Amino acid sequence: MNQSLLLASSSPRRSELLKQCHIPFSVYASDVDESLNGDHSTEEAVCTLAKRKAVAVANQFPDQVVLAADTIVSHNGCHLGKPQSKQEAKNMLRSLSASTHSVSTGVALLQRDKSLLFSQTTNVTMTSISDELLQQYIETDEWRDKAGGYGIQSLGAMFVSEIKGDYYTVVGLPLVRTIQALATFHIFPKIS
Ligand SMILES: Cc1cn([C@H]2C[C@H](O)[C@@H](COP(=O)(O)OP(=O)(O)OP(=O)(O)O)O2)c(=O)[nH]c1=O
Repeated sequence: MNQSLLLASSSPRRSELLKQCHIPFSVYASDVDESLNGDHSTEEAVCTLAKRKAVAVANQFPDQVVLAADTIVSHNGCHLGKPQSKQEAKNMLRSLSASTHSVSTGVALLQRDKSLLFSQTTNVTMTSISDELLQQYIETDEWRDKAGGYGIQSLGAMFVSEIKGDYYTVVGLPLVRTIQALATFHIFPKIS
């Protein structure tokens, strides 16, 4: 069976991670409303949003296997998505400084009437971030388009003192579980 994978995501990280694992794919991202009504656990929220992103694309490409994901940072009962301004990014990082938060990523795979949905959570502990370093970080713009306002894979690594769980879940795609899930849709790494 020759299956092709469509990544329903504009996240450069998710593309990079699939490329790193030699998974062949193309990209078709759609703009979905990422607002949620009512109370949801973080894992419910990321699964709901990942599924919403996948459905929006799967309707247009029923023959392809569609992969979508969503990442949310959770701290003291608050869900932190992507900051919309420098001030919001600053507030988020101030709240995350010198404490532990969790990062959850939900993944949805869809093809016609077959679907698979899962989430994974990693705990991240941050060191105390000085006002001076915070200001310098905000000026780099790295916080843009990142849940919680930092990127563990780049300069944001300097804030992280410990992680418990899967690193790639923080970057936006739990790799091992995603590769296992893709295998059930007959999609495999092409290593040679
Ligand atoms: C915490 C953290 C998040 N992120 C990123 C992963 C996700 O791209 C982003 C969370 O936003 P998402 O809404 O999950 O994804 P996105 O808007 O970037 O892309 P799309 O909806 O099209 O799939 O935050 C990092 O890159 N590094 C980190 O350390």
